[in-house]
Amino acid sequence: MTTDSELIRLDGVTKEYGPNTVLNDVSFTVGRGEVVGLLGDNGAGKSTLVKIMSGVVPMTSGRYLWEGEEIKHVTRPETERRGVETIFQDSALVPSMSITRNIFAGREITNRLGFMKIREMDRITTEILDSVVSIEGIKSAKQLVSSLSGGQAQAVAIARAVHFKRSLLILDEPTSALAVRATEALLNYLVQLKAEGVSSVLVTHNLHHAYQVCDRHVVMNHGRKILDIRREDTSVAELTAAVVEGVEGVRRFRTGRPLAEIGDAPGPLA
Ligand SMILES: Nc1ncnc2c1ncn2[C@@H]1O[C@H](COP(=O)(O)OP(=O)(O)OP(=O)(O)O)[C@@H](O)[C@H]1O
Repeated sequence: MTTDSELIRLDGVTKEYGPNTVLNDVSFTVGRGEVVGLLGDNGAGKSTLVKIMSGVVPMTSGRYLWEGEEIKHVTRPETERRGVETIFQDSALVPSMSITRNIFAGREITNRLGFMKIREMDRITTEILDSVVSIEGIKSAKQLVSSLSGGQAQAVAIARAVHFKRSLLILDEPTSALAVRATEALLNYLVQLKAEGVSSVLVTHNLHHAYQVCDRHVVMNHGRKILDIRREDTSVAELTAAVVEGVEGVRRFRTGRPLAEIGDAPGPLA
């Protein structure tokens, strides 16, 4: 069932790579203006789910609905057209171009004759860099991306995505290479975007960051969804148990008793 406030819904998604099932009947929704944490241990299937959501890899089976309408052929151009912006672990910037050119790639500001208004783009880039993620150590918007550290480059990609305010921002481990101040700025920005109705999916191993900003948490374990829970109904301790110990951790946490005393764990908990 879909609701009016639902932006995206993946229904019963399965992904197989050869004989390996890396996503097994996963359903995942994001509401309008909702920030959802996508959590789980290494290899749980988070990045695969993100790639399916952004149209980078096709699902083996399942359905993809956008505002209640099913999209049959989910491609990157299709999701981009609908306003999905994804920051992958290795942010897709062009090293040989300036920060400004990367920020405006494909959305250049031009005059009537089609020439790029570089000074205006540099000015806006400087504002974006100052306001969005306060990136330490960047001297100028004209600087080449090849001269930036990994964390700085990632922050530029994030700045670009948040500036163009898309309908769904997917961040795959965005804070892993960011300094403390830039991380705080990014998390605050997600909350600001939410107030403007922009939805986000935050993939992270840092459960404190997730708990700080996400309205809902989805925990993956070995390709299955094992927990889908609103922030007010959970805690960092429970999320930690779910990520580290899987479904047994959640059951133990909820009952406070060892698994042996409460019997076998059923399917996904919600
Ligand atoms: N292109 C691929 N071909 C085969 N197997 C793959 C491919 N991409 C991912 N996998 C496998 O799918 C599983 C899930 O990987 P995925 O990257 O989605 O996990 P993750 O939860 O994002 O992990 P991490 O936190 O380490 O990034 C892993 O076992 C991985 O080896």
